[in-house]
Amino acid sequence: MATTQPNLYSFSSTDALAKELRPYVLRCQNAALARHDTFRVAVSGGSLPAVLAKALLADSNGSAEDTPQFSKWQIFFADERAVPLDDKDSNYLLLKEELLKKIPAELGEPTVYPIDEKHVHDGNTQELADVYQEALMRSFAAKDSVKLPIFDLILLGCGPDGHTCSLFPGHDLLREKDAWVAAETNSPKPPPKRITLTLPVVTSASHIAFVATGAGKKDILKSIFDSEEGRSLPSSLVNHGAGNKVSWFTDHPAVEGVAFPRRGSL
Ligand SMILES: O=C1O[C@H](COP(=O)(O)O)[C@@H](O)[C@H](O)[C@H]1O
Repeated sequence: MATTQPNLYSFSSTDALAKELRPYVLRCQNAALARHDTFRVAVSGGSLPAVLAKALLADSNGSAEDTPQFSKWQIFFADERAVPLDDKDSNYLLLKEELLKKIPAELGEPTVYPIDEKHVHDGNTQELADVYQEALMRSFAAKDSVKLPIFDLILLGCGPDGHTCSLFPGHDLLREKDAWVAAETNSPKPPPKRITLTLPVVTSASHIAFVATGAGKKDILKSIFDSEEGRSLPSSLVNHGAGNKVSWFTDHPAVEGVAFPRRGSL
């Protein structure tokens, strides 16, 4: 368990949030490029890709620090639904529509790691997870030599039930210690079959950012930040496991009534 607290930021609108998310992501990018010349990031589906696109596709101030170097990005999925890549429920399709296909050529093209559709078609969700884990191992070095992959940044959402990635409240997967990627075959939120990064992978990342907006999130955020009962929610487990490596980007309606101290600026 981390001994430090997560950072909770709140902004007046999604536009204002995106304006601050951009320098945060680019600071993570620049630090990663200085360390190993690659930026390895995992992204979620849901409401995240639209906000991320707003942040990253905004005009640059022209400096190197404020420029996404997409050709050095390796983009993985924090979770993915076991559906074809052109299915409306695919997190890959969502990211492609919101961000990937809108990236101007001069910013370069990221390397994207979608799931292997073959195992969607044969219905084997465990195999889908195993094959995705192998892709991670190839990128992060052999699993024997690396106990856990260390993403430079993981971008998460938080569902109204407190789920994050495809880690749902009360599920056995929350106790997974060894696998990097796990299969969920009975998700309470459709579609039922999914794969997800596991908690140890999420909390090992160098930086973890949640994006949660709208009044529909205020009850769960109060539970996560202010209550004892909320401590076992998947999103809370990320907070407790990773402490101040975690930053929450919210808007005012999402944190209305939350007592946990907010930070004014990054
Ligand atoms: O099902 C999912 O939901 C979560 C939360 O989505 P949001 O729309 O409430 O932000 C998302 O982070 C995850 O990637 C997705 O598969």
